Amino acid sequence: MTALVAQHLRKTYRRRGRPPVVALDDVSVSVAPGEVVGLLGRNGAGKSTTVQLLAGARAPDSGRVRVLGLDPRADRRRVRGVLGVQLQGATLHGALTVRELVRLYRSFYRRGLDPDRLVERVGLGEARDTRFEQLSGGQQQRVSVALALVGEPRAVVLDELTSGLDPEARRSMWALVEDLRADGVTVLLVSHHMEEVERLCDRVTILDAGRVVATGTVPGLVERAGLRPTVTLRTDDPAAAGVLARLPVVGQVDARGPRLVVTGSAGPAGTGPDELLREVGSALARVGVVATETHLRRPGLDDAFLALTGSSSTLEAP
Ligand SMILES: Nc1ncnc2c1ncn2[C@@H]1O[C@H](COP(=O)(O)OP(=O)(O)OP(=O)(O)O)[C@@H](O)[C@H]1O
Repeated sequence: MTALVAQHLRKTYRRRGRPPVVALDDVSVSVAPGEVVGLLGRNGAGKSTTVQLLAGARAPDSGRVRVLGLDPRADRRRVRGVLGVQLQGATLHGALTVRELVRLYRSFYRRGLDPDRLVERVGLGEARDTRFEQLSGGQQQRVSVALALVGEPRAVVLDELTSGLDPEARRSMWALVEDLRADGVTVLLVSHHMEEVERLCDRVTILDAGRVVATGTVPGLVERAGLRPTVTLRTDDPAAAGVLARLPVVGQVDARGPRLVVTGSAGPAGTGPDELLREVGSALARVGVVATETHLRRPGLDDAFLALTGSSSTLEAP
């Protein structure tokens, strides 16, 4: 059984006096039990709408949603017991302290985590007696993560887990997701942060303007986008370009001033970055060419994202 399933979702927002907005047009996303899947897209791509449909907060116009086999709208209570949802900019009871909020949410579940330990775990130990409304944005964000986890859910949706967090807090949230994975919790991670998704997710679904443009592992997306690694090096030897261009692992050699940019070959599997670097190094060594300032560039998720969604606009921060 797939833990989180969204199949062929369509969602239109109707607005008085203005044309309707098609937020999702045939969107399918799935997360297997224990898997960590990233949902990536620009502002307005449809990520939050997908999350709201998975959580049962809204109904799709058409399509099917299942959370551990349950319909989040028909089985709302049971879904609440197994799915933790951390929403962007959640508004909570501001007069309650961190500890009070986490204890209150813990009381909604039959079983769950120890509230005080969880408060420590999300880095709010020192702020535990501070009212929610007096916390910084990043601290409020961490409260919303704690509330999503306190019922020890089997699946969690984290919407912009680390936006607004400083680098240290961000790393501790990443460690938290790694702990969830180790415990076999299913995670859908909505994010704008490429490094975060690349580091934490087994697979990624890319949304663009309400449609899924690609789903796969990061190497799979890089390959689908036709991206290849490059080695840039500096050499004065005029023979170098010809030697490198004859290598089967090399697709192209471009001279840029005193530097050569060597691109891996295409083909079904393509040339891996490490293979390219190794082959370039040994070919030059064989003919006695001296190269300096060698730099390997591995195409990553950010390159794949831009290639698959069109590079005309950049990925905006929320
Ligand atoms: N309540 C609403 N009423 C009308 N239109 C909406 C509503 N909520 C979202 N939209 C529109 O639906 C589209 C998808 O929005 P959604 O919030 O799902 O995107 P998102 O990928 O989560 O964006 P962001 O990264 O900015 O949070 C956008 O065009 C947005 O303007």
